[in-house]
Amino acid sequence: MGGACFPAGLAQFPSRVPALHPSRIPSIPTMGNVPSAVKHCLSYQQLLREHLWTGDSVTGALDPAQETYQLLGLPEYVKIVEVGPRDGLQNEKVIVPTDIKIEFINQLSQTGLSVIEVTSFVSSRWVPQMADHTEVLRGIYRYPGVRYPVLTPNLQGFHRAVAAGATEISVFGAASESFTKKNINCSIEESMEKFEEVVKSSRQMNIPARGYVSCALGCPYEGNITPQKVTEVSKRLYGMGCYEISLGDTTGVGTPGSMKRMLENVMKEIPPSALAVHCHDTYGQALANILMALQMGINVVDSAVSGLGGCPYAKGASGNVATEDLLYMLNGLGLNTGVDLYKVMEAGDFICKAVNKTTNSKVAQTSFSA
Ligand SMILES: CC(C)(COP(=O)([O-])OP(=O)([O-])OC[C@H]1O[C@@H](n2cnc3c(N)ncnc32)[C@H](O)[C@@H]1OP(=O)([O-])[O-])[C@@H](O)C(=O)NCCC(=O)NCCSC(=O)C[C@@](C)(O)CC(=O)[O-]
Repeated sequence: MGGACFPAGLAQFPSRVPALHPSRIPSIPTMGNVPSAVKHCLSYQQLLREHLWTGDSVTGALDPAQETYQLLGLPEYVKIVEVGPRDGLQNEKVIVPTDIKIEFINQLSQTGLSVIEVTSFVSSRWVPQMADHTEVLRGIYRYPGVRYPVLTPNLQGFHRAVAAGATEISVFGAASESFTKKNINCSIEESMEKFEEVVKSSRQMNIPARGYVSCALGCPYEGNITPQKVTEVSKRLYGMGCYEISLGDTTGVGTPGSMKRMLENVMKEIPPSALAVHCHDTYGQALANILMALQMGINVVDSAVSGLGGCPYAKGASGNVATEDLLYMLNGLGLNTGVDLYKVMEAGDFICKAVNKTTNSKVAQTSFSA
């Protein structure tokens, strides 16, 4: 892949690399305040690789990461739901060619990710970028062990998705009346009726359904949203048969405090094992919010490679938390994801070049600027 500053075939990470004792970390000759290793990309990648699994290098413990997750009450395994091809691209003004989308998804499929949300069966008048949903879903190579959900707002979308070969779907509601109206042109109550039909049909066909609740920490039109409203909508979706509820901080306004209050309320009705968080990073709070959710027992996190994304009906919202940055944090905590950070960075580099964008991932920026 052209331009990535590490070779495409760079050896895959082992699932856990033992931490180096600080006394064994080689001293790095510096040029000004820039390590000279940074001048040589591969060396820098090696440096980064060691650092990732070093965890708390101050204590010098042999496997400090393991202790870290136990101390913080974190889950051992975190499932990442990659939403880059859908949420990441849906807001792009220039239509991304279908073959680029397919190549992007195929690359992501080889990173160890187990869930990749590929497209939306919505109206092309509303979201033109997703108009090639059928071609994308039919065109990707389906890797064993990877699931490829798609968004379906109503029965029409569901039937089209099934005809295109969908094996998992998501319905997407919100805890805000105004956002629901802007996003899917109906009230919350009407949306629930449509979702009931979709989820009922999906159950009959043994197609798992996931449910989104947007505006879980605030709405671009109404501002504050109460945790009680988020719980009410989540409970409806869970009750109708959605196996997992993804709580979306659509505009990224949340903080660890509001995340905690919202989750405490939702967890009165839904077990943490059936919840996921979906954090946009508008105010730079996404990783902190995710860490709070993990500490509260959630172990499913949505993210988008390169921090792409945003909802066309949530003006001002920036991209999702970058998958690369999320992985960097989870690796540092010693949490297992099964995902190869380097390969994700390669896929991010590919799509950023294809859509002529600079990555929003701090980890990728640091690595590629070397
Ligand atoms: C939901 C609709 C379709 C309702 O749109 P509508 O205009 O109310 O639909 P309608 O039932 O009145 O039908 C009007 C026309 O739309 C067609 N239509 C009806 N349904 C479909 C369909 N499924 N696919 C294709 N076409 C459809 C239908 O056939 C008809 O066509 P016509 O007869 O005029 O030629 C529309 O509002 C829509 O497509 N909205 C797009 C919503 C969207 O994709 N938003 C972004 C995703 S949500 C998100 O990003 C947030 C999330 C999930 O990431 C979490 C977070 O961050 O918070």
